[in-house]
Amino acid sequence: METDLRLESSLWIGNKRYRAVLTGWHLKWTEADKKNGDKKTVSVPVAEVVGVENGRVEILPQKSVEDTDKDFTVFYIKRSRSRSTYGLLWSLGRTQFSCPSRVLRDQWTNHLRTALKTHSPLRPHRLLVFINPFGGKKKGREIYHSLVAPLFELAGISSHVIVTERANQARDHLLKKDLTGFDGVVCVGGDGMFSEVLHGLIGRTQQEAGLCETDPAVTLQPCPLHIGIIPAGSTDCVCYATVGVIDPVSSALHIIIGDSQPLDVCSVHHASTLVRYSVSLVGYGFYGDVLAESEKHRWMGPLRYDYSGTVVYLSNRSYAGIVQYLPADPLLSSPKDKTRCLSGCNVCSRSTERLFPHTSDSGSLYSSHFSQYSNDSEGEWVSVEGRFRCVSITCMSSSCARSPLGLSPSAHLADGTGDLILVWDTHPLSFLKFLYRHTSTQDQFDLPFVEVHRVKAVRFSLPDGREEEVHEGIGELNRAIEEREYVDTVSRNGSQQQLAQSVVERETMNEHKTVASILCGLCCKKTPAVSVWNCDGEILPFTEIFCRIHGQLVRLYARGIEDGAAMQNCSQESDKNKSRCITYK
Ligand SMILES: Nc1ncnc2c1ncn2[C@@H]1O[C@H](COP(=O)(O)OP(=O)(O)OP(=O)(O)O)[C@@H](O)[C@H]1O
Ligand SMILES: CCCCCCCCCCCCC/C=C/[C@@H](O)[C@H](CO)NC(=O)CCCCC
Ligand SMILES: [Ca+2]
Repeated sequence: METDLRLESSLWIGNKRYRAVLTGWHLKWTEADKKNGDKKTVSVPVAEVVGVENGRVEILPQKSVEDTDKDFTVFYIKRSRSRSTYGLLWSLGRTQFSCPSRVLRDQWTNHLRTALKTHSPLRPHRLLVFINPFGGKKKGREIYHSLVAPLFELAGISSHVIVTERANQARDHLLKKDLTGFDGVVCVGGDGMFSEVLHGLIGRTQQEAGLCETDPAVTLQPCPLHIGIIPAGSTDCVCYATVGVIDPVSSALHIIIGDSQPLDVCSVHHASTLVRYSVSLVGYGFYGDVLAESEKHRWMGPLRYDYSGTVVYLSNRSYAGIVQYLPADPLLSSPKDKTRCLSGCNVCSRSTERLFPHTSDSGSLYSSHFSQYSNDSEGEWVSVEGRFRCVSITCMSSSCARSPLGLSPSAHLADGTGDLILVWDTHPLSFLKFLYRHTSTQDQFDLPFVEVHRVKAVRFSLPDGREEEVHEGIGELNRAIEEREYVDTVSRNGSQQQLAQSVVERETMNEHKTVASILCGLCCKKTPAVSVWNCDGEILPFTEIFCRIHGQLVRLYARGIEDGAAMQNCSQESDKNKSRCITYK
């Protein structure tokens, strides 16, 4: 394979001569006419070549083509360090080569295009794109048309674009419409938009597999279509944790070269109905109250979380609850092992073996998925009860702009487990220390009132099952009315007159109850007995829930966070004497 694709010749970049070599896996060009010492070599893996065009071509910011017959342009992935994040920024590298003859030029473009074909089965050719025009700073359409569409066109990708007119349009489309011919789905928006596509694809895949999502014990079928995220939201936490940067061009390039990053998904059930799926955070207490409070201030945009975070922090609330969890195998990994889930993570690749052991007949690739949840390997449930500041379950680190290392810095994207973080009730200043450590690299788990467990499933319930009570206040009121009614019943044997009296009183009390419940709901002075669940930025309508992690249920066009540090000792344009360049994958 490699031999017949080999091509070597002199090529010119501007007025400098280079020695260029194409093998099956790399395109390299080295400055000729220079002493060995300071030869500049650029080496690009063929897997990272985005496109080859005849002539001298520009793509971004505007497309321009100078069609000559001795020139050709190669577009490829160029990495650079980003100031604010761990991940590496990807941009479109472009080199315009000149040949001595048209024949040689055609030879180069044909060889390069043939080499690209060896990678094309992994690359998408047709994508379904949903744009949320209202997410984040309302720039979704502009971002797609000015930055992403030109790259898709260069890479020969055709896309069907839908600008959504209402919430849940993307989810409904994926549940109902014909999806044949699409290699993947792209959402241009934030976490909420991603969540819509996630729910649509998971629901559709189970429909087509004849599986029932509402059964908490069902083993869900992994989704065949990949999901691409073009970040255009407020938190963009999923994009941040899977790509490492919030940048539309980087995300578009990961989609174009067909990167594939499996992702764990947490299903949330109440009784025996499916409530929602989560990939980032299922949070009760602080994170739930912050989200509930922020819903009243949506007009603030992203700032609503900072304002609400402060208000909720100052309200100093804690909640009683019973948490039961099913620990994952502690020998595989632990939330405190200081590992980081990065591109090529071996904890995740090892769990791929565990989740999808290579069965003999590859046709039933996913049938082995059932083995993962066979009850005998379930293990022992652990139960804890008490008052908590917050209870969080996160399938991934949930790193985002607010918290560079995330809620659980050593969580893994695709290891089939989630991390359960229990923050017991504690002094307000200690809780502030816990929160503050999220904004730096200090260990937020190294506090006496914090415990974290790697789990496969979690159940949350209220002590003595007070599921329906919304606020303590109402509870007391209810009790008063019940007692009153009790008193009434007792007095019922009294005179008719008394009975009539008590009926009138009860009516009044009921009115009070309604009024009080409204007041209490609006701005209850007393701390409410229950909080709400924040599920990837959505508030759940239930308090008692059952969560379960489904390993690698979906795939993203990403490769995990590339370790920027590895980039240190070499750049794409390698420096003197360091011709070797780090290639990922
Ligand atoms: N055309 C639309 N009109 C109104 N709402 C929409 C529309 N399209 C999508 N939505 C809903 O808007 C919500 C927010 O969108 P999105 O997540 O893209 O932005 P965001 O909330 O600002 O970002 P993040 O979720 O990262 O904080 C989503 O839950 C989505 O369901
Ligand atoms: C004194 C300094 C204190 C600073 C507070 C530090 C704590 C930051 C942790 C942030 C973790 C966010 C997890 C991401 C959740 C997203 O799926 C979700 C949807 O976009 N965002 C929120 O619910 C938004 C929820 C935002 C909560 C703050
Ligand atoms: Ca995980």
